[in-house]
Amino acid sequence: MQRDTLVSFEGVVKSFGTFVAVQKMDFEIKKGEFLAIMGSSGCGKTTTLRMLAGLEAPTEGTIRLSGKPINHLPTWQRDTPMVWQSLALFPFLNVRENVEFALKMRGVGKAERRRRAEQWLDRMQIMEFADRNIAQLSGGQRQRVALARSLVVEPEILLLDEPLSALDAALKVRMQSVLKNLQRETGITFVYVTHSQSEAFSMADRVVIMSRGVIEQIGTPQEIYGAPRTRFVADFLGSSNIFSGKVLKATTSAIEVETPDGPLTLTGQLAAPPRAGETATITVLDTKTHLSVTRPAGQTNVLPVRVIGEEFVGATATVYLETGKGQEIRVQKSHDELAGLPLDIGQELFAHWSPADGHLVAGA
Ligand SMILES: Nc1ncnc2c1ncn2[C@@H]1O[C@H](COP(=O)(O)OP(=O)(O)OP(=O)(O)O)[C@@H](O)[C@H]1O
Repeated sequence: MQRDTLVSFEGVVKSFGTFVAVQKMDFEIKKGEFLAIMGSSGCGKTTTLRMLAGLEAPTEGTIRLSGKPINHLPTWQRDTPMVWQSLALFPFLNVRENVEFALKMRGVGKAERRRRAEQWLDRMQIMEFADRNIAQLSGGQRQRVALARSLVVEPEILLLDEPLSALDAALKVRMQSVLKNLQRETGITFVYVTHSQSEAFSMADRVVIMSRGVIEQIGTPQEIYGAPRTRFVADFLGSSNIFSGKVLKATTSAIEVETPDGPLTLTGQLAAPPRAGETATITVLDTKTHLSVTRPAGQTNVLPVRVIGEEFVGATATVYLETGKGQEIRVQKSHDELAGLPLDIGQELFAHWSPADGHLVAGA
């Protein structure tokens, strides 16, 4: 275990009867980091968080907090408060009383409780609602109360399970920056479960991507986005074009793969290249895939494609294309970069990318 490790999962398994929700999980959470756990519905995100909160006990393996096993430590003896989407604020207490509640439970005196609660009400900009009932608050205001209520005890780690999913898009973005700033300023370790790639990638220092109870990849947003480790991750993020085929040639610096649309080449440092004849999958980011009207001369990785649609997302557009063999290709560019290209449905173009921009994923 490293010196800056706050939490470690060592061979952790969680089964419900015969169903294995989390399979042999090994990973560490560093002190003071913002870690997001993401993956599709049912992949085991919440179960992982609940084990850390003490709401579920692992079936196998050990969870340590600051080096000490906590598998069987009850929730109230851990320093791991949790914030949910449903918030679980007490409707019969006003805002101030909600924030003071955990301090009261810990036997903190009245004057000190009030002082500390007001500090957090102020920090979360909800002081003006201190005497209001919870029912009289908006979703965003409730979210701030829930955060203040968890943070007032100054925990070492805060667990957040989809805390923003009930908010509208604009408020979500605002709360993301509130959360990120709060985490930076307090240095409290945040573990944040979400479905949302934009939430995870905009706030987290590192992201864990799960599928069916297994960790597919852990890394910084840049690492995962630029080099998805598995086909699942590339598919899940949806920002890469993905090609599979039989390996024709492979060395530690280049491979050539025969796909239904013809051979594709990839160059780079390949620690463990696949063997000729094996199936390999290569990905290339949609931002690194280019389009031209005429076939670019002297280039590899050129595919004739047809436009099937276009989508505008703020400052960029995504062009959807298809090869003769039905392989979908996406190209993401700024409007300026696409200006001048004919993009009517059915238009024939050439998609191309540099062999150095391709990436080999693990497994087929
Ligand atoms: N108490 C339980 N008993 C039986 N099965 C459970 C229980 N809790 C969770 N599961 C199952 O374990 C799997 C993982 O559940 P979990 O809630 O961790 O998923 P998740 O990734 O958080 O999903 P979502 O994003 O939909 O909340 C699911 O298939 C779920 O049905």
